[in-house]
Amino acid sequence: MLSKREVFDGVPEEYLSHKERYENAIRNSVVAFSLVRKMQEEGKTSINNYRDVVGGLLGSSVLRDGSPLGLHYIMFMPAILNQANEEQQEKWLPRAWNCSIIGSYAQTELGHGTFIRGLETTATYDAATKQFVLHSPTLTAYKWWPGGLGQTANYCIVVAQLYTKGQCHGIHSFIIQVRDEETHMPLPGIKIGEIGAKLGLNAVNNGFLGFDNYRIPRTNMLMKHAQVLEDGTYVKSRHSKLNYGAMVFVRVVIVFDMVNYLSKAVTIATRFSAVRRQCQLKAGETECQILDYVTQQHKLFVSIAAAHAFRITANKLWLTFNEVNEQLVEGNLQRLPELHALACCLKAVTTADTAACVERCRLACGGHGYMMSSSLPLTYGLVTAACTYEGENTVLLLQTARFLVKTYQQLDSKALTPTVAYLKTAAAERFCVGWSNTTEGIIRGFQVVAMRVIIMSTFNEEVQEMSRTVSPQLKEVLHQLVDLYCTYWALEKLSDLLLYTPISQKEVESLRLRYEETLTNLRPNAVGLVDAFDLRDEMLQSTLGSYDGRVYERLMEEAMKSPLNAEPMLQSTLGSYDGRVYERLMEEAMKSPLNAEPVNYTFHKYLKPFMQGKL
Ligand SMILES: CC/C=C\C/C=C\C/C=C\C/C=C\C=C\C(=O)SCCNC(=O)CCNC(=O)[C@H](O)C(C)(C)COP(=O)(O)OP(=O)(O)OC[C@H]1O[C@@H](n2cnc3c(N)ncnc32)[C@H](O)[C@@H]1OP(=O)(O)O
Ligand SMILES: Cc1cc2nc3c(=O)[nH]c(=O)nc-3n(C[C@H](O)[C@H](O)[C@H](O)COP(=O)(O)OP(=O)(O)OC[C@H]3O[C@@H](n4cnc5c(N)ncnc54)[C@H](O)[C@@H]3O)c2cc1C
Repeated sequence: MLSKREVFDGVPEEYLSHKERYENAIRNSVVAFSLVRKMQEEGKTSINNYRDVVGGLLGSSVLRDGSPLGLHYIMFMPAILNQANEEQQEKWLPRAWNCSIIGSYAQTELGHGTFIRGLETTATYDAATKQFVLHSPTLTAYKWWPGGLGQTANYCIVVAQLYTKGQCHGIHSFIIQVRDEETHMPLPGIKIGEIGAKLGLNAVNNGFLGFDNYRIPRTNMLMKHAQVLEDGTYVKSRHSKLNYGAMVFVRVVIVFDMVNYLSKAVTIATRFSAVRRQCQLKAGETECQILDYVTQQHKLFVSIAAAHAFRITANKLWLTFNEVNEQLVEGNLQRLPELHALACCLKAVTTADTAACVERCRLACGGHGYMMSSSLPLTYGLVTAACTYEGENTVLLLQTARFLVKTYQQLDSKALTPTVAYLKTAAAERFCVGWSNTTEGIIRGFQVVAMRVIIMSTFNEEVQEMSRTVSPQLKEVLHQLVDLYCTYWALEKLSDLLLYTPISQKEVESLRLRYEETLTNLRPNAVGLVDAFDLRDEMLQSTLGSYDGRVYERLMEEAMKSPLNAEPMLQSTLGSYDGRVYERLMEEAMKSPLNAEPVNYTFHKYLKPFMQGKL
C-alpha cells in the first residue's frame, strides 16, 4: 500500500504545482478507492449502497478538493444503472464496479449546458456497419467540463443528438471508450484534454472532448428506455424525460452533500468563535468570547439549524426518490414530474443557502477565515460550484415554478401529489385568517405566500403578453437604471417597508410588476451600458468578458495553456483565432516539463496498477 509521505512529504496542496496537484489527487484517489474495493470484496458495500461510502470519501479530507475518479461513481455508474438495459449492465457494471475501467459523464458542451435539447454532438446510425458515428460539427459542440476526462478516464457516457434514417430523435446516452486501456493514449478520432484551473475542485481534472467521425457499435447506445434496431428503426421511450434520470439522482445526492459541507463549515466557525476572545463587554473585564456577541450568534446559529433541516429534508427526498423509481419500474410515471420539481427545488435551495452560510461562516472568523488553512475558502469553492453543476440553480427553480403553476391551473381538476397537497387548503380564504408566532403559524404563512406567488406568477404570465415597448434614449436609460435600483432594494427590504411604512399589498404587487418591466426595458441596452465602463480586455483579463465576444475560442486557447494538455498532443485544429494552431500547440508543448511523455506518468505508476487490482 502507498503511504502519503511517498509523494510530497506532507507539503500542503496549496504549495504544489498544477501537475503535482494532479499526481497527488490521483495517488490519494487510488488509495482511497482501493479501500472501497476491499469493502466490496468483504461484502461491506454493494452496487446498491456504494453512494454512502463513496459520498463520505468524496467529501472527506483525503479528497478535499474533489477527485479525478469522482465522476466515475457520481454519474458514470448511476447512468449505466439508470439508462442501460440488463444485457448492457451485465457487460459494463462489473468492470465499472471494480474500476478496471474509469468513466466520466459528458453532457455539457462549450456552447450548451442548460439547454440540453440544443446539444450539438451528433450520433448518426450507419445500418450498413451497425455502428453510430459520433461527431463534433463545431467548436461549441466540444464536450466541456466532464470530471476526470482531462487525463484520467478511459470511458465516458456521452449525451448526443441521435440520428437514424435521416431523422433526429433528440438526445440519448452512449457509452464510449476514449482512451486505449493499455497505453491510455487517446483513440484515433478523439480530441481530449483538461480545461484548466478553476475557482475550486481543482483535483477533479475536468476535461474537453471532441469527436472526428468516431465509430462505436450500435450496442453502445444505452437502450433501457429507447432503442435503435439493427436496421436503424428507432423505438421511442415511454417518457421522453426518462433519459434525464441520472441528473435527478445526482440532484438528490447533492442535497446530502450540502449537509456535510455546511456541518463542517459551521463546526469550524462555531468552535473558533468559542476560542476567539475580542474586545470587552464592560471596561476592565477580560475580553469575551466572540460567540457571546448576538451579532455573531445571528451569523452562525441559523447554519446549525439549516444543517439539521437539510439532513431531514435529504432523507425525506431520498425516500421519495426510491418510491417514485419503484413506481417507474412498474410503469407508473404519475409522480415523475413531482420528483423532478422537488429535486430541482431542493438542489437549488440547499446549494444556494449552503454557499451563503459557508461564506457567512468565513466572514464570522475574521482574517483567519480567509486563510486556506482554515478550510473555509476551499469549502466555499466546493459548495458554490454546486449552484451551477447538475443544473444551474435559476434554471432548476424555473422548472419547479413551471410545475407549481401547472399544479395551480389543475387545482380543481386533478388530485394533488403529496408535496403540493397544501395548495388546496392554502387557496381557501379562511386558511390564514390571523398570524400566530408559532412554527405552525410561520409554516402556514409561507404556504399562503407560496400560493399567492403562484397566483401572481400565473397572472404575470398573462400581463407580460400585453405590453413590451422600449425607446432607448440615454436620458431615459439612466432613468431606468435609477428606477431599477430603487425598486430592487424596495423589494429586497420589503419586510422593513411593511413594518415602518403604510405600503399596501396592492402597491407591493405593482412594485413587482414595475421591477420586471424595468428589467425588460433595460435588456436591449445591457451590453452597451457595460461597454460604457470602457474597461479594456487587458484590464478585464477574462475569457468570458472580452470585448470581441469570442468566449469559446478564448476558453479553448486558455485550456491549451495547461501543462497537462501537452501530453499527448492534440491532433486537430481547435479554431484558434490566428489559425496558427499547430505552431502554437508545439510552442506550448515545448514549455511542458513532461512533454517527452506521451501519457502522464501517473497512469503507469498509480492508475494502471489500481485498475488491474494490483494496489
Ligand atoms: C456518489 C456521489 C457522492 C457525492 C458527490 C455528489 C455530488 C457531486 C455532483 C456533481 C458534480 C460533478 C459533476 C457534475 C455533472 C453535471 O453537471 S452533468 C450536467 C448537468 N446538466 C444539467 O443538469 C442540465 C440542466 N438542464 C436540464 O435539465 C433541462 O434542459 C431542463 C432545464 C430541465 C429543460 O429540459 P427540456 O428543455 O427538455 O424540457 P422543457 O421543454 O423545459 O419541458 C419541461 C418538461 O420536462 C419535464 N422534465 C424536465 N426535466 C425532467 C427530468 N429530469 N425528469 C423528469 N421530467 C423532466 C418537466 O417536468 C416538464 O414537464 P411538463 O411541464 O409536463 O411539460
Ligand atoms: C465544477 C463543475 C463541474 C461540472 N461537471 C460536469 C460534468 O462532469 N459533466 C457535465 O456534463 N457537465 C458538468 N458541468 C457543467 C454544468 O452542468 C453546467 O455548467 C451547468 O449545467 C450550467 O450550464 P452552463 O454552464 O452552460 O450555463 P448557462 O446555462 O449558459 O447559464 C448561464 C446563465 O444563463 C442563465 N440561463 C440559462 N438558461 C436560462 C433560461 N432558460 N432561463 C433563464 N436563465 C437562463 C443561467 O441562469 C445563468 O445565469 C460542471 C460544471 C461545474 C461548474
